[in-house]
Amino acid sequence: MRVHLAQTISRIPSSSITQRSRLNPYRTFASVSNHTPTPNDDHNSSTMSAILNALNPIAAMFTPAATPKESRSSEQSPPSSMATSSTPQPTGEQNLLRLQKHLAALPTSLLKHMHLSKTRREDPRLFFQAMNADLVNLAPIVYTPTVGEACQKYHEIYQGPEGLYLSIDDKDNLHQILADHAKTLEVSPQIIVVTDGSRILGLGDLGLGGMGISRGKLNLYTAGGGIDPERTLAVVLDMGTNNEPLRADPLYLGLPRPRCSLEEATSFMDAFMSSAASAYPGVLIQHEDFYSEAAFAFLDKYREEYRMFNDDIQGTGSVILGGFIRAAKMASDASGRDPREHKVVFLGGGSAAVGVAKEMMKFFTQLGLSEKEARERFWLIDTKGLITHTRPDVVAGRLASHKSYFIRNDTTTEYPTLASVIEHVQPTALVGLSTTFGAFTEPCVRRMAELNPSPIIFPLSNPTSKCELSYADALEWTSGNVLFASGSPYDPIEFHGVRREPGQGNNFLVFPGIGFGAVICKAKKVTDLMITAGAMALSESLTPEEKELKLLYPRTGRIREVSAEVARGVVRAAQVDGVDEETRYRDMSDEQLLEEIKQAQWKA
Ligand SMILES: O=C([O-])CC(=O)C(=O)O
Ligand SMILES: [Mg+2]
Repeated sequence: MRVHLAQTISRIPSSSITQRSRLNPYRTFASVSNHTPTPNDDHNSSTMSAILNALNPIAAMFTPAATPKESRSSEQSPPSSMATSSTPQPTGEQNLLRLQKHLAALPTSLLKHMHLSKTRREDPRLFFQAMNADLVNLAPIVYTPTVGEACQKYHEIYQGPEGLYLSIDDKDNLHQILADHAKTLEVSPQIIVVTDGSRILGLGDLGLGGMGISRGKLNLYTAGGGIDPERTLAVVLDMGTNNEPLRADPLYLGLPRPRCSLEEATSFMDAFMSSAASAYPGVLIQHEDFYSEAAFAFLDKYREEYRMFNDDIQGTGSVILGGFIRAAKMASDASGRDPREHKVVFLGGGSAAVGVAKEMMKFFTQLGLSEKEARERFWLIDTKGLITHTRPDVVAGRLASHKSYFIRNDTTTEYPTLASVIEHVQPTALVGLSTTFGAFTEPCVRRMAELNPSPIIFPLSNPTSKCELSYADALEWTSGNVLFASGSPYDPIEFHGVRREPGQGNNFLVFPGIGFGAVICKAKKVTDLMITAGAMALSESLTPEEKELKLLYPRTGRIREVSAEVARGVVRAAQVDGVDEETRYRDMSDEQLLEEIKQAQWKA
């Protein structure tokens, strides 16, 4: 039987928030996971309202935004003694306006983030209406960069459960825990984002605070990709933390002990992957912010067996390939050089750097280079300098295995600094995934501008506090010639009388489309071609106006349309690879398929 896509994606009638609230999985966690944080009285003394009041007198004006009568859950209804015929019945529009007013009055991004989280837990529809009304300004608050600070302070700002908190101590019961949780849901999740909190953005090990990033990604899945929020599930796997100050903090909500070994983590992941796949049939599992070694190990281990992908390795790879395709063409047009001669220097040797470099190789192989030739277009610098075959740690066999693919064999000299590598390589492109603020120094950037009429410079580390180069400095030090994309957002700048818009090469431009595409065509697995197709679709998704302005990426405000185009590319690639278990899209024209996807996107 042909099930209409719109029905499979969004089964909740759009008018029924009452049902939504009753179904809200977040209300049921405590009963299914004995690890759901249960702060004691001391903890509670510093929850949202206390912090708000302490930090900010404006906060005192807050009472939760009232929900419209028809959308009030039974828990939220005022006691009948208070409900008189003159009890105010604000409209949805009034509630949205009130929320916007409250947000505008709050002085910091973190307070806005907290207020939005609270709103999402109480009234998801209102939250997503606000998101979609002003995505450009709210994405940086709900997501990167503010979500980084929210993860760092998760234990201080905790307001209640936002997903599943699973402890390694429950490993042997995991199957039962997830099966029980699934029984409480009317609709099964389509997308899980799971982290172990071991490497949150560029901020290191934040333990259970990693829940913030799982939630933040899923908010973008809904606002940007159109996944029904009821069908998303945020998960943090608590395996301890190596963050000592966090462990010692009396408010910390996770296991206050050192992180377990990779071996133990793998056995917990095995249990999680198999339990989740059986409890939530058809779910796509996005791995997020695992430390590099674990990230590669888990991707290798699970990618053939499960519908999963790693956002940092593959999502970031895809988004940067998409932007590089455009930047490389513009740079070659300016220099007159053959695009196959681009030379790319990477600062950083973690999972994202290696994932991005491997994905960017497709640019060169598509132009006819062999794999070996394509690999030779890349120079990776980690904390010890350029990775070469004669470097002492490499000779001693101590180089992390994921980096070994990019060892340079063509030099025996050591190049310990970025400046020395720039002199040696004379690159056309500089990519930063080092998590080192300001690492693209003025001399380095000026040298790039001397070497290239249009230098490609992508400082990608997140959040902004870890970014290698600001947009203002990039423009200034290259006399405005830079082809720029950063991971965290920068505002447009008036430069010599011209408004210049930076690119944001953040994986949120592709992960919602990759996930959505994989789910609707029921891909058996997420193949390399599906990831590359996401990049291609992204690079082609710019409007004529965006192209005219020479933007590298579509504007954030168009993320829903862009996600639909990415999803279409992903479905087509799944078909080419023959992994689409739902085959009915095969007969559709590209236009029909895009329309079908847009129709299926959930709307608040
Ligand atoms: O979350 C983001 O903004 C991008 C990302 O995956 C990371 O930095 O790990
Ligand atoms: Mg990430």
